[in-house]
Amino acid sequence: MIYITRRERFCAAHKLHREDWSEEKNEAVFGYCSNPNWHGHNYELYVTVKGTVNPETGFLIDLKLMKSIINTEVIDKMDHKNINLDVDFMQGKMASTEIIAMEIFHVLKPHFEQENVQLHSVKLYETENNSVEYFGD
Ligand SMILES: Nc1nc2c(c(=O)[nH]1)N=C([C@H](O)[C@H](O)COP(=O)(O)OP(=O)(O)OP(=O)(O)O)CN2
Repeated sequence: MIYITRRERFCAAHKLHREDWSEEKNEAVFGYCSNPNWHGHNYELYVTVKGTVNPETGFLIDLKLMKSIINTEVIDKMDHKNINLDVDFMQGKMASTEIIAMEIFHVLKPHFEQENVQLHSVKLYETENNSVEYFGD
């Protein structure tokens, strides 16, 4: 088993906010991350797949194909977008780093399975100090 990782980046706006809570409660729980007029991050996404190396190509998967899958399914939908409002797979979900990483994993998983590799993990940096990693379980 070998693992290969592709990094992509996207810039997006969001807020941490529950409609069913008062502004006061949102502010108390989420602080400035609940700013009603949104705020943005430069996200960094690390996608890792695993499998065995094709002896003819020496590839686990062509990194150009990895790039294309991640860009089509995730980056094109998120870059310079509002995560709460614009991103189809985030509709009705909290735009926390945890939930975003989990949803990205679920979006990407079948596309890599189609290429006969297994999605191992999605690691998402929201800031240079804060990141989450999801392994699908
Ligand atoms: N469990 C989570 N907690 C928080 C999340 C999250 O997604 N999951 N998100 C936020 C904010 O959106 C944001 O990430 C916090 O930014 P900030 O604290 O300013 O992060 P920095 O790394 O820029 O700040 P430093 O203080 O310099 O470390 C809050 N909580």
